[in-house]
Amino acid sequence: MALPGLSLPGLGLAQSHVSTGSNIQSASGVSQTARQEDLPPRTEWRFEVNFQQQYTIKVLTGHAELFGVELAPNQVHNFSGVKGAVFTWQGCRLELSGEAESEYLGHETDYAVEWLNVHGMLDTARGDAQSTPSSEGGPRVLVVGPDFVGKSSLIRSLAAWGVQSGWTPTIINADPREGLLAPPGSISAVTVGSWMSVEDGYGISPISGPTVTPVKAPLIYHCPYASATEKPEIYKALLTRTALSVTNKLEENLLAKQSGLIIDTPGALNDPRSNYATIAHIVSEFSISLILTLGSERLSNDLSRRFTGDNIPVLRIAKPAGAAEKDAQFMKQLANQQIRQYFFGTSKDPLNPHSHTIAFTDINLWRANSPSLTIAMNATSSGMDDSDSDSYASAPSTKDFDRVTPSQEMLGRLVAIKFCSGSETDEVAIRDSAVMGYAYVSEVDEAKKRVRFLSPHPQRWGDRVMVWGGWPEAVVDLVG
Ligand SMILES: Nc1ncnc2c1ncn2[C@@H]1O[C@H](COP(=O)(O)OP(=O)(O)OP(=O)(O)O)[C@@H](O)[C@H]1O
Repeated sequence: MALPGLSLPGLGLAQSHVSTGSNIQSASGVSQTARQEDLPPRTEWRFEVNFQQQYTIKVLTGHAELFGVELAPNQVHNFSGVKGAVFTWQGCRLELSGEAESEYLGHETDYAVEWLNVHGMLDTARGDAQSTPSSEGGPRVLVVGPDFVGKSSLIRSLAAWGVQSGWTPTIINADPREGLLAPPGSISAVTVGSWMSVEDGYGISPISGPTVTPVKAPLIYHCPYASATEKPEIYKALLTRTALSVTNKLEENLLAKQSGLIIDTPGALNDPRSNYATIAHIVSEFSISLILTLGSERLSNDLSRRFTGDNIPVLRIAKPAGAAEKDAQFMKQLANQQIRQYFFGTSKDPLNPHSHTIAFTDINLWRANSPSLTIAMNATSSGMDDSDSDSYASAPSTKDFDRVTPSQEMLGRLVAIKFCSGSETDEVAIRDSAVMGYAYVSEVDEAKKRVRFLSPHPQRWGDRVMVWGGWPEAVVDLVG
């Protein structure tokens, strides 16, 4: 069976597990020769590959998928900096090679059946929306839970299965720590209309330059904060903007409207002390019709009590046994990898970024202040002697945004190019403007008063407001 969701596979009892080849037990960082693994039905091959390792998986027989996306048979799939699992409904034989920090066969996969049932439920709701002309549209799903419980994996699976069933669901990433078709520091929304990729998930964004594979145009808002809770009011305002724009876009596209939307959230929203204020904000702004919780019984109970009166069902969904914590180092490397991909693409879809040198006087620059930015700026300036102090920016004020001149603290950071005109001075307008694209600050020349940016596009962006902030952190080695 190639397409999950079209029929539920039978209850495959765990079968004996056959391995062939050498070095079957993975030792951390040890290179392994190509070998084969037979996966019984409804099991998964879990692997953790760090950013220095290369790991490959090929499906020799049967069918297997990675978070809903089927692995093409007899094709080598490359992984680096990935924690994940290749799941099979009917059983398959894999060929594995390369290095992994860990790899093993997982039998606890009941979550997959539950996730597939959720897909079935969403499909039914989409069908209902299609057959009822007066309908408000397809399901509007919010996924919440603590960090690293499998929220993004669930959404990726639901998106992939939805696309395979002919729908075009809209996925909204409300977690600024990680990007979705955008670098970290973004809130983005994309209507997934083409098939997804095993290695790249949702693929590469067209705003990051011309690509070969089919692309999906994301809508992006700039959220340059290390956590959604750093600037909760701005975060909520950006979600309001996103909701407005997404709702308008769905009104223009009937199939997308019927397909509905799914929102991924950061674990930080799981906060009873705030009385789940941000979750309630999202529910209201996006007219959420279904809440899925993962990994916290308390959250599920609290939200049920809060939203059942509003007729919004809250379903507790199984967390995959293999869901793995991504520690601070892994998250930093993941952010760096996403930034690198934004400018340079992937080995399959390479991009050629362009250098632009612009005079200070031609740059309309704003800085988004936040506690994490203040900490980073203090750390940078404490390492400088007095003679350098001129080249450092003024300390952040108590305002959300300061108009600033370019400074050394921007080095290695991303700057959002906003759709609003460079002459804009209204902070709310600047905050609420969508992102046209991002540029990377590769040099700030104080003497000549000019900045060298790296951009995915050859054309200059014209007279636009540019904004930088505390997230993502500076990447020092993006350009050699
Ligand atoms: N069944 C599984 N087997 C192995 N790894 C898995 C499995 N499910 C998820 N993972 C991995 O576990 C990690 C955490 O999962 P995921 O990112 O989906 O969680 P999350 O709740 O969205 O986390 P975040 O807090 O970052 O949003 C990811 O690296 C994911 O690829």
